Amino acid sequence: MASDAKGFSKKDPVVCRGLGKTWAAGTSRAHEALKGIDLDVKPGEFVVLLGPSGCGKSTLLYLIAGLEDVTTGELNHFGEPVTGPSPDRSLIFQETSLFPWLTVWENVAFGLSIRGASHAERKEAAVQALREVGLTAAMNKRPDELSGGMRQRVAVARALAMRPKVLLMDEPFAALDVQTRQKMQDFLLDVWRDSGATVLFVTHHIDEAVALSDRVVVFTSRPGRIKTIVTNDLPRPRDPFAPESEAMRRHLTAQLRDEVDRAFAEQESFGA
Ligand SMILES: Nc1ncnc2c1ncn2[C@@H]1O[C@H](COP(=O)(O)OP(=O)(O)OP(=O)(O)O)[C@@H](O)[C@H]1O
Repeated sequence: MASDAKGFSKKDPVVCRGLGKTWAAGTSRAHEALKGIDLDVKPGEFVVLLGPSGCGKSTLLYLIAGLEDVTTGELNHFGEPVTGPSPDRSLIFQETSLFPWLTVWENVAFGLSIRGASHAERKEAAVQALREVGLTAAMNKRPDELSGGMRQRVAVARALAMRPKVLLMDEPFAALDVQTRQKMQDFLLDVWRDSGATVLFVTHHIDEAVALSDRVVVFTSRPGRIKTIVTNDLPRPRDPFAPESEAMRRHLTAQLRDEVDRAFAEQESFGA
């Protein structure tokens, strides 16, 4: 059966139906971060989440990662409700939290020890993942011997070592300089193509959304709702200077502008 009685596809890695999240629900500090999110993410899709600051993009990734409970609505992963974290869904943050006292390969293998893999299995999986990100030569180095871009590649390798079906990436390249960020985008597209993983990627950069996405989900300001979903059919590899890329950037900028203005106005009135 391809879908259950509620219409949740067993093939789709992420399905949100009427999903909402209120932080500190039921308290005087209750804060509605997301409201009425309906989103079906297809296997192997690259979905970019774009929206004003505070609209709930990170919150949505935490929910999908199973690190937080949804408040309303439903969230399914291959037809099953998300009830907690799973190695199937890996989250990568802007600032990588590598363990400074472990080598690169030990950092990559760390999650596998929780799964009970042997030393030899962990090392083999780590070396394979490091090969995928082009870092086998650095496997015995410590994180502080690496550049910021290399550390993010280690973070991607650590996620890949778990063979996740879904990679959740929260502004993973935001701390990198422009040139390194572009290289990391190309690198990520290679990893995505080779791994077959589904990617949900949060960014503030419209050029990054145009370069990477199959679809761009644009959020309203808080509470975050889906304002529009833009399909990005530009052929790959993409030329950022092509008129079609420029047209896509203009379209996304227009979609985002009102929401960013609204978010600013709200933050001023909140004194934030
Ligand atoms: N752990 C938390 N407890 C309470 N409120 C939270 C928590 N995490 C986020 N929030 C609030 O939820 C709202 C959405 O935050 P979130 O970080 O998801 O937005 P975002 O779109 O990712 O923002 P940015 O683009 O600035 O990173 C914000 O108002 C934020 O203050």
